[in-house]
Amino acid sequence: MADLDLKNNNTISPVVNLQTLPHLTDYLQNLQTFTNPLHNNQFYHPSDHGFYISSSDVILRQILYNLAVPAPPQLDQQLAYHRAGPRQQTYFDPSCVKAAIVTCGGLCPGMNTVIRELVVGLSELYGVTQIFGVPAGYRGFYTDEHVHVQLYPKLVHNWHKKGGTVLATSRGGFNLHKIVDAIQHQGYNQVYIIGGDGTMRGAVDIYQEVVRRKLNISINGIPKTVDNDVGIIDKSFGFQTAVETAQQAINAAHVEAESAVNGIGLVKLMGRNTGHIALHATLSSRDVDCCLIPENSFYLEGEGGMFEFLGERLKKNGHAVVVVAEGAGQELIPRSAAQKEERDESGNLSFLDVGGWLKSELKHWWDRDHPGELLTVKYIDPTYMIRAVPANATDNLYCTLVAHSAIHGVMAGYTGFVSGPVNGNYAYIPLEEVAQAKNPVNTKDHKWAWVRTVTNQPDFVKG
Ligand SMILES: Nc1ncnc2c1ncn2[C@@H]1O[C@H](COP(=O)(O)OP(=O)(O)OP(=O)(O)O)[C@@H](O)[C@H]1O
Ligand SMILES: O=P(O)(O)OC[C@H]1O[C@](O)(CO)[C@@H](O)[C@@H]1O
Ligand SMILES: [Mg+2]
Repeated sequence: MADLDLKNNNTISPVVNLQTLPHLTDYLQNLQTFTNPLHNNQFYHPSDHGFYISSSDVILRQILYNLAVPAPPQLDQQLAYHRAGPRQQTYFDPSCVKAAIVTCGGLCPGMNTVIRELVVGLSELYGVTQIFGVPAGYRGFYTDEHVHVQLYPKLVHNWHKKGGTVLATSRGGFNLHKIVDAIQHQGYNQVYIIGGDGTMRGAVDIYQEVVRRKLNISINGIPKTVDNDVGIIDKSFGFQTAVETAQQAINAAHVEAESAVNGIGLVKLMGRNTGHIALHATLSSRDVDCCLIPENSFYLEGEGGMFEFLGERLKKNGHAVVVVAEGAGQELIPRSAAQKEERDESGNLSFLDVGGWLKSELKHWWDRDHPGELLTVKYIDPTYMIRAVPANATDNLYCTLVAHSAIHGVMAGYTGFVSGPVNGNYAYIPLEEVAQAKNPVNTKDHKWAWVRTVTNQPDFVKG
């Protein structure tokens, strides 16, 4: 029990504020504990010092300090998370585990790897045999047409090579009581939920309902977001793969622009509320003249605007490349009353095509201000191509570690938590915290300044 005695204890260190991690024993007494089956696993060496992680193993949220500031006051508020990894004692008898895995929201490279590793990890690390895939997102828990599929290592062995999610995903269809009723009815006692910010908010509701019903069911969330818009974790799996794939679109736009008279290559990249993909693709490409993201509003006409800047670039270089995140400039595009209300199944506002709008605005501007002169705008919208690919090597490893971390935490009885990388190490973070944390691009930091150095674009601050 040493592991648990420490779980809410802030006296481990006077400067650490260890985040409370929900545990099944918070509301269920006298749960049986078991020796971790890894103890008898021929491939592991649990007797080695440091193999098992205890509650006193923590990861600090903030790692940068200015030592010139005497006794930094912020140390008093230093947040820490429990470190992920196998615990000496578990709260599940593997032969009694019935695990469910579900994928929700949009696609992201690596979803299949996470599913695969949950199956392989549960099976090979802990000896769990009852593992089920819930098809078609949250609605798949309770709708009759979606049959839950039993998953086993042989079935999933090459899933990490596939883009998408073999389980299928969907938006909307979140019906809390039907979902928890179905979980209870099916006898699931471990539920692994893979999805983005909306999915994590749904997972919090499920967890809270499970606690309200006092069920011996552990709920785990694994953040998936190609937009990288989930906070606290370093980044989401699949993000790097998406950025890498986006490079191909930018390269093509550059080639097209260079090969035309007054050529503009325009690339629209995913990013609903955050411009991380556009930003990272811009930084790695170095061919981009202007990067537009939702966090930094822009304007077209007048001094310091887009048209003035692009006019100068065309004069100087004969071509220009513009990258725009899909959520950028939405406030500039005229919308009909119906378009203002349009939402997807999950309630997310539907965006208008900023790339198509920009292309037409560029043409109008050019014809108006440069009559008779050629302008070529090549618009590339790779949309789903950047997220419907298999994960690259780095993301695949990330998916494995995040899945195995999730399993260790669940087997140790934790619930209502997320496993994810914090400062390069895997941590357990309360689901509620992750569901609320956003991760916008910080346009005040060095990275955004670096984008502006690489592109030379204006800051779009009217002055
Ligand atoms: N606030 C919420 N409370 C409960 N469930 C939610 C909430 N927001 C979204 N959901 C449910 O979560 C699932 C996925 O949500 P959504 O379609 O917004 O994708 P996401 O998880 O945010 O992923 P992404 O945006 O990366 O595609 C849907 O089934 C949706 O109904
Ligand atoms: O067209 P769909 O599948 O609803 O998803 C589009 C959205 O999903 C995301 O890829 C996030 O998963 C956003 O970048 C994009 O706005
Ligand atoms: Mg979302």
